[in-house]
Amino acid sequence: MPLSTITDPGTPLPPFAVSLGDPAGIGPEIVAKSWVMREARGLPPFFAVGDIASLRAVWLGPVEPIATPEEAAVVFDRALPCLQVADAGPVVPGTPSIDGARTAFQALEVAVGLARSGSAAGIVTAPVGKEQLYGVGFTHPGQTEFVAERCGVAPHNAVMMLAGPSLKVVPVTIHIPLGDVSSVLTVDLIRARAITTVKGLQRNFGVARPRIVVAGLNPHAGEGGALGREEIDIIAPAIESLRDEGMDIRGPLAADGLFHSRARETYDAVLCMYHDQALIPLKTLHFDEGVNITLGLPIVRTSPDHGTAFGIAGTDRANPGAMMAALKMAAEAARARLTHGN
Ligand SMILES: NC(=O)C1=CN([C@@H]2O[C@H](COP(=O)(O)OP(=O)(O)OC[C@H]3O[C@@H](n4cnc5c(N)ncnc54)[C@H](O)[C@@H]3O)[C@@H](O)[C@H]2O)C=CC1
Ligand SMILES: NCC(=O)COP(=O)(O)O
Repeated sequence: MPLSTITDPGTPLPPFAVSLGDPAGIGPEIVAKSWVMREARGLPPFFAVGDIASLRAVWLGPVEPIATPEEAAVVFDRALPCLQVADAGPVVPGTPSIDGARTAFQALEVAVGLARSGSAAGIVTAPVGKEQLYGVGFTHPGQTEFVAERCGVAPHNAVMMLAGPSLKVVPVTIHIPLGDVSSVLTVDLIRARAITTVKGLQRNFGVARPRIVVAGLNPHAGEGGALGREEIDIIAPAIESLRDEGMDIRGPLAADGLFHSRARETYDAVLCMYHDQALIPLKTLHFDEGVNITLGLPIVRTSPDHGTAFGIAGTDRANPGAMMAALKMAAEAARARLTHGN
């Protein structure tokens, strides 16, 4: 049953579409390992989208080709269902190729389409090699912006949130050079990220009144302007306007003191000014269970927090923890949306 037609929260969800990412990365391995752990971890039914050969290159377990998502529900108990897209050519784990990047691109496209049509309950995306994707005509900075565009959502309204058991962070600027951060930060961008974050916490996580903290950009949050003016000119005005509108939001606060355990108890999410300010604390605390969830979309999209790990692909050393957490979070978000609205 398509997700859009489900009104009873007790109805089983359709299976999730899991794009396998770069065939030469650890995506196929962590998807296969997650299937093995499906019962022990209470994972929702899912099917792989990609090249079946990339699974067979790293795994001897049962894989069954399927032609439609509906078949996945039947197959899932006995084998990992896989919806075949383009043949990636010879798959050599750890050695990315042009054909592999094309396959990753196509798998993402197909998975998004299935979620948009309601045939899949949402998408979970295994890691892609961004450099490789850029080489085959992928013009978006990352999967976040690509999925947003396919869903008709403007990039500034699609929010990348990294979520772990004790921390949720949002990078306001994402995949841009560090030297460009200051010029890209605006009051409007911070406001858009904060508004989508609050709505996303309500819809996907059931947090009734989210508490948001905003990090400063500069050391000591600018020290009254002595160490930089972005806090005074951009960040504080954005926060004040949102607080005037009723949001529970505070800052800008010095980023270096925001992530210790007592601080983490005082908020639901931190808005960070740039990629590493957000992702370093999250991955330090929760690397093997961190989930990248895109807020602001009409569909559910999650992903493990890590990348392709080409260096260990094919060696059976990939930890499937973050992929399993991404599957669980996708199911929880889809269920929460049935209660809290899309
Ligand atoms: N969501 C996505 O599609 C993402 C893709 N990437 C891409 O991944 C590629 C490699 O990026 P890196 O910065 O090297 O990050 P990475 O996360 O692939 O690897 C960083 C380190 O963590 C290890 N690692 C990663 N995942 C692991 C797992 N599940 N189990 C055990 N060890 C694991 C790797 O072996 C490496 O030592 C790049 O092309 C980048 O664009 C990076 C982050 C996210
Ligand atoms: N560092 C996070 C990351 O690269 C994830 O990007 P996306 O492909 O999910 O947009």
